[in-house]
Amino acid sequence: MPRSSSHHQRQSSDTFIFDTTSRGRWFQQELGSYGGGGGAFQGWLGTRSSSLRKNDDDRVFTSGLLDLHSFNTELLPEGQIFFDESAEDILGDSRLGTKFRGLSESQVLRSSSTDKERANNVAKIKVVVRKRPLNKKEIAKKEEDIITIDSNSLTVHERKLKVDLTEYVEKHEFVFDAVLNEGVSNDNVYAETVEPVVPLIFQRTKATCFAYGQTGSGKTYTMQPLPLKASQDILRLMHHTYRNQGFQLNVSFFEIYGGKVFDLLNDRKKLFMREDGKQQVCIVGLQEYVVAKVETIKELIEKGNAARSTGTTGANEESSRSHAILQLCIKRSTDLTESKPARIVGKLSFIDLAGSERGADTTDNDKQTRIEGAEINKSLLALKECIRALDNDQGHIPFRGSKLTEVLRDSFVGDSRTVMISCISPSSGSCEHTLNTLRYADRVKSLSKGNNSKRDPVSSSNVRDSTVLNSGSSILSQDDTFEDEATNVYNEKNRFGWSKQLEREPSPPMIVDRVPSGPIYEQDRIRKTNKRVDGSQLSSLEDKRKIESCVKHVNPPQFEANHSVPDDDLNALLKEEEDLVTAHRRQVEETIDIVKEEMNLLVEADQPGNHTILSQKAAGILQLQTQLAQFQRRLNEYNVFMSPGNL
Ligand SMILES: Nc1ncnc2c1ncn2[C@@H]1O[C@H](COP(=O)(O)OP(=O)(O)OP(=O)(O)O)[C@@H](O)[C@H]1O
Repeated sequence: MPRSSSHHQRQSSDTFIFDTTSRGRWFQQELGSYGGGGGAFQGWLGTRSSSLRKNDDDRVFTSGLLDLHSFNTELLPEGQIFFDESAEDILGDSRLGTKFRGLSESQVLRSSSTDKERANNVAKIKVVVRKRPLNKKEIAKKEEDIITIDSNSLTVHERKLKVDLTEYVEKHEFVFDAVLNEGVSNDNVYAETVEPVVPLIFQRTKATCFAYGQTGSGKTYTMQPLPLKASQDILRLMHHTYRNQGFQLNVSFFEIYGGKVFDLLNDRKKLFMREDGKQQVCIVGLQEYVVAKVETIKELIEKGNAARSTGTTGANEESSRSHAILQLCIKRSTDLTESKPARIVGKLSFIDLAGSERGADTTDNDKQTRIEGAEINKSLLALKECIRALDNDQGHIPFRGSKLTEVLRDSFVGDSRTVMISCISPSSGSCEHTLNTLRYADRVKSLSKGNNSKRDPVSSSNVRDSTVLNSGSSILSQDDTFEDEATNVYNEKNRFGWSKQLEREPSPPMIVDRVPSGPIYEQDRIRKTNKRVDGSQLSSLEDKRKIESCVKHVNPPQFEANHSVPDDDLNALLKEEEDLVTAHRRQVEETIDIVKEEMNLLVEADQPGNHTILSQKAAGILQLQTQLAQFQRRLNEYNVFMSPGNL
């Protein structure tokens, strides 16, 4: 499309109107400047091609600046939504320029209050989990389905080996707003997630729906059909319930890749974000399309999807390496004869987040992939923080934590709704990722003030129930003891509002599962008190160590009161998690020292039965050393996070 370098008003944006008579041709039309003017809006939805021509002087339109807020933020006064079941379809209706008629005042009030009631019934934050079926690769590798679902609760059955190589299953139970099993169709996913939100966007609500989960867990599969289905419903509402009321549907589609914004509907044109004096975020030159038909939206979505950045990860050959954001914006022009630009009424944003695989999984990948991973993780962390701040009605919302949250800023203020769909793989090979995803979801859920009180205690701490398959004793069977002790010791909240209990499970890139987090134990070294010991005597040493561990602890990292600078928040958050990992690492090192001492005692004791115990302990040490290596990798990942270029 031709462009000129002519000056343009900062509030104008490229808006395209689809010509319903000539499929596939787009007409670009300038919306007019901020505050009106231009009268160029007469050719919108449903008008015939004759009115969809360029301006008479054949002026070429420049790429403008789409202010996501400014020229649309003056929202409709309450009670202006009218219902007229018998009116004609909004499209092609020549009466568009007239005021709405046909309803009595009482009808209007009734309709409005019904909609408000409905709006109040839709939770501010809804967390839904979707389990996908095992895929061919997983079946070929004979991986098991380790997820069971019962209504809105879900259990992960994690197979674990004790240090003495006995196997047991650790159950992790979670409760969410909804849990969808592998048999659930995309239609049902829509009905459970977005459908209830759609009517609200005609009521001045901004809603965000995003999918979260490890690479290959089904985020794109889940997200892709949603905007289309939502558009269908929106258009249906516009054509029926809200017909002749001046509503229009605008579509834009862009991605955030490596901290940069690209327009997926305009040849991946690089876009820039600006913040105006009112701290409103604008994406300069983002193209918006005014659409009236579902087929058109389908074409746009396909076009945008084809332009997305994908790469290959270990788990998904066509992995999304970017966050893709598709926005359906409802605007309204109350009186078209007054040539005022349409104003935003509500907005529905769909975000297909990039895969949340951790640094540890990307060791084989190149630097670019690792940096992508760090960038992705940073935005996920920031997103979680924003949702938390939002739901706690916190004055300060750390939007600046990432480009993603900056772009979504307007979806976090005012009357907003957030739907998070956590996608999980059922396979045993993805167990740790699945737990990470569920913990992230659990945290998002727990962020809700409303949810805290209603929350099922079972879900709040991923209460565990370890079932021993093949019992055996081991000094290193720590999974079943430390965490519970830790929970009892600390339950106060840190400055981010998380209880230490929740903090035991760090954010996605840093999940440490096998070693207890939370309180940091200062473990006394076991002294050699007895030259002749056997395996059974060691258990008393173990008990002693546990008791001492429980009593002697140092305080977890403390942070100063909340600062108002957003980046400081994120930095502090990352630092806090880094400290936790360092603490875990130290604890593992100390455990290794203790086991070595015990092994020395066993060697010195030189009893016949001790050889088996010794080899079990050696295996245990190997396991712990593997954990140490993992910690190191995760700390390296943090270094990428913390590097000045990334924060
Ligand atoms: N619920 C499901 N039912 C059937 N197949 C599914 C389901 N979810 C995902 N799949 C299949 O699994 C594969 C990976 O899914 P998808 O690309 O959506 O993962 P993703 O989470 O978006 O990955 P990435 O983050 O790497 O982009 C695809 O082939 C997809 O068709």
